[in-house]
Order: sequence, then C-alpha cells, then structure tokens
Amino acid sequence: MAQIRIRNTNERITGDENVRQFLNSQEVIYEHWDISKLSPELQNKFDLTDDQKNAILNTFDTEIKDLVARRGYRTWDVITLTEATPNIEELLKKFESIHTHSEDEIRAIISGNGIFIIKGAGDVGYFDVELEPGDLISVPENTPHFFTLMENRKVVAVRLFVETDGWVAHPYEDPTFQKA
Ligand SMILES: CSCCC(=O)/C(O)=C/O
Ligand SMILES: [Fe+2]
Ligand code: NI
Repeated sequence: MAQIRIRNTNERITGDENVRQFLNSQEVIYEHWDISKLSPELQNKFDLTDDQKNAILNTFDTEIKDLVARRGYRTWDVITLTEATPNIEELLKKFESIHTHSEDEIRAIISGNGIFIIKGAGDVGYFDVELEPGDLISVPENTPHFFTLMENRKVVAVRLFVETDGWVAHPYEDPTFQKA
C-alpha cells in the first residue's frame, strides 16, 4: 500500500482510502494490481529475461487493456532497476532529475519499491509517493516529477505510455525545489 510524505510539512498520509483521496485530489490515479496472479518464480525477481518480461505483461494483460480502453495508452513495457542493471547510474541520473512527460503515464510496481516525487498543485509543494508491489499510479501529463529507488535499491515496474516512442521526458528546471 502506498504512503505519501508531503515534503513541505513532513506530514505522512497512510491508509488506502486516505492515500487515494489525496492522490486523486492531485489528479493522480491510485489503483492496485493483484501481484499474486504472477507465477511465484516471477515474484520478487529482478534479473528478468525478455520472455519473463513478456510473461509479466501477459499476466496483467486484462489490467493493461482496461487502462488502454479507459485512457488511451498505446505502448507499454517492463523496466527493472537494480545495482546489476547496465548503466544503472546513468538511468537513475535521468530518472532522478525533475522532468515532465507531455502525456499522462502509468507506473505499476511489480516487485521491489520506488518513490515518485511529484509537484503538487497550489502550495502543496512536492510530495513523495512511496510505492510497493501492487501499487499503480499515474504521472499526470506536464507535471514536474522525478523517481528514486528506496533503500533496497531495486524495482520492477510496468509502464504505460501514450507516446509510441515510450519514455520521452522533458527536463524541468524548478528553482523552488529544495532537495530534502
Ligand atoms: C520505475 S519507473 C522508471 C522511472 C520512470 O519511468 C519515470 O518516468 C520516472 O519519472
Ligand atoms: Fe517520469
Ligand atoms: Ni513530449
């Protein structure tokens, strides 16, 4: 279940309903996938072959197609980030820089954990969405955000894009951002 930390106040929001209410107020979708649908050998597995990544997408094909029908995504992938990922430092440098996407995107956590830091509306400021397996959020179009790993430094996520080129990011300079 996701948890929220509002950086300006250090307030934490927990509990599915409270988290959903807050995220929806920020136009961020918050849903759940049932990770137990995955065959046991694919759960908590981070060194995935292409076939295993396809098996994950096949397992959640109904959920993916439902999101496609609802929100028009046109392409999707599985990303795995661990210390063993080639170019992990380069990848993290990209993901940890504030950026926007010109479209709404989906991130569903399959294994491991990750934090999306999203710029909230009005005076909310940046808030952390700490995610665990089964948590799904959207990253609203043109919303400044970045991503970082948690202490376990590993995550597997399904990503859905409208952009047929997949992950296309636009750097966003934010002088108001305080690294905390
Ligand atoms: C765990 S998803 C990898 C990060 C990503 O796709 C993104 O857009 C971060 O902002
Ligand atoms: Fe992003
Ligand atoms: Ni774009």
